[in-house]
Amino acid sequence: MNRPEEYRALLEEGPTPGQRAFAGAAAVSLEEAQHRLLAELAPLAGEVVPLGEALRRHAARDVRAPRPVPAEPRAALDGYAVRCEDLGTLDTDAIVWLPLAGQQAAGLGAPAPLPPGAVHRVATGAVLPQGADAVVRWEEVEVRRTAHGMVEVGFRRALEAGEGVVPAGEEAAQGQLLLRVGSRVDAAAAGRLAVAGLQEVVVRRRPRVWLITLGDELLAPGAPYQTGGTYDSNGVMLAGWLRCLPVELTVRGPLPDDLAALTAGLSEATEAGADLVITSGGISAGPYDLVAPALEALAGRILFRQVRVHPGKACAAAIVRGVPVVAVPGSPSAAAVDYWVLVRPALVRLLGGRWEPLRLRLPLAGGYPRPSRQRRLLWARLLAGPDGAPWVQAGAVQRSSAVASLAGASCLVEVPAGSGPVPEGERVTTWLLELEASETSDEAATSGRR
Ligand SMILES: Nc1nc2c(c(=O)[nH]1)N[C@H]1C(S)=C(S)[C@@H](COP(=O)(O)OP(=O)(O)OC[C@H]3O[C@@H](n4cnc5c(N)ncnc54)[C@H](O)[C@@H]3O)O[C@H]1N2
Ligand code: MOO
Repeated sequence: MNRPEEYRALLEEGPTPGQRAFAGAAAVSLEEAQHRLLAELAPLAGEVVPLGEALRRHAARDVRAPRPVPAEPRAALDGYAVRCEDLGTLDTDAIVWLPLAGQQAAGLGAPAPLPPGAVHRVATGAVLPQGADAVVRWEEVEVRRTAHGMVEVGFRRALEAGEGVVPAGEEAAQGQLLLRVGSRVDAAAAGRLAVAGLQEVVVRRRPRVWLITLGDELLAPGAPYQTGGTYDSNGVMLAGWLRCLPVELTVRGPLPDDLAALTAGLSEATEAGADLVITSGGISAGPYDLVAPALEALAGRILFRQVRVHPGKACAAAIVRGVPVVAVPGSPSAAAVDYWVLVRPALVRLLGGRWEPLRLRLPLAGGYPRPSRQRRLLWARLLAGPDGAPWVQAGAVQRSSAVASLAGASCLVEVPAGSGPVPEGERVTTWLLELEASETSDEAATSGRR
């Protein structure tokens, strides 16, 4: 924490013309800001990785089943494989005895064909012998040994073809789409590829992300407290969210409010091949707010300079030497909103996915007490409402400087500009932050390319 003498003079002078211009710039809507930023980004190159390293990354190609899954019909039960026609139309009083002609455990290759009028003992997952068309569980049959030492199996009911059988190709036909380009590989998706015998997948490479926090007033977490100091919580919080994504993260800061230090930090990131740079702090209109002057000094192409949303208004994006830079505000809740509504969409795009949070209209538990001149986003959590259906509840502390209501929040609730207070139970648009609609539907994955 350090305020050099020369900055006292700066404070007396007030904002520079550049800062004034930046602060006075017309704010764009959140959707326009997202559009301008995403339009500059493209999915990164693909690379082949083992399934275990693909988690949370997005497929760079469609993946199709190299063979049917399962490749042959399999027994779904431990029991006996039979030809249904050999049992005819049994009723409960009758019993049909058929000789045991063989047995088949799982994993033992192709069994001998089932002779007509006989049965095979089979284990769950065993290949069904050719000729068999049903499997009955062993609990349902009787077994006896004849005078000649032969084993016979007694059936008391008829079976339908297909009963107790997993047909070949039930899970996937040969060539069926298992993973669509752009979809995220989670553990289940990786398992689905492994089931088809695949061991690797082509996913987008990890974005190289730089996070730079700024502010002379910032103290490293754990440092002794000094009056007026503020602990660098954004560094911890934003890095924490970034580390939940498959990125290569470099964290710098807190840097001093110094133009040379900031331009050096941004230059270092662009020279190191950053795919995205995030700065925190120094983006509003004060004399120490040097992000705009730094972007200017580096001949950055500004994409937008303020967003019509609160918290999170003081946010800008630029392309600096070909690298996208998103400047989020220092105020922690504002930085967090901009992370979720701007940085995260950008990252998902670089990762090769489509950012589209699931938006639901849900009743607001407890309401929201204030009118809102600006479009507002509130940190909120899902809960079971009085009717047992999902409701949403906004945290009590929504000021842009406070993080108290972020912990445990799973959604953002919208209060449209010029509305509020919101009464208890009124439906509000709720963005479920972690549930991206594009990633939720398996049917979408099988219905062809977009
Ligand atoms: N004259 C105007 N003043 C302000 C405006 C404006 O339009 N005109 N916008 C306000 C809004 S909105 C916000 S949000 C803040 C954002 O300011 P900055 O991005 O310039 O952020 P700082 O001034 O650097 O810091 C603001 C606040 O946050 C604390 N901070 C900063 N970095 C961190 C960090 N890494 N971890 C935790 N806390 C941090 C900092 O100490 C300040 O208290 O500007 C309004 N002003
Ligand atoms: O960016 Mo400021 O958050 O609107 O509070």
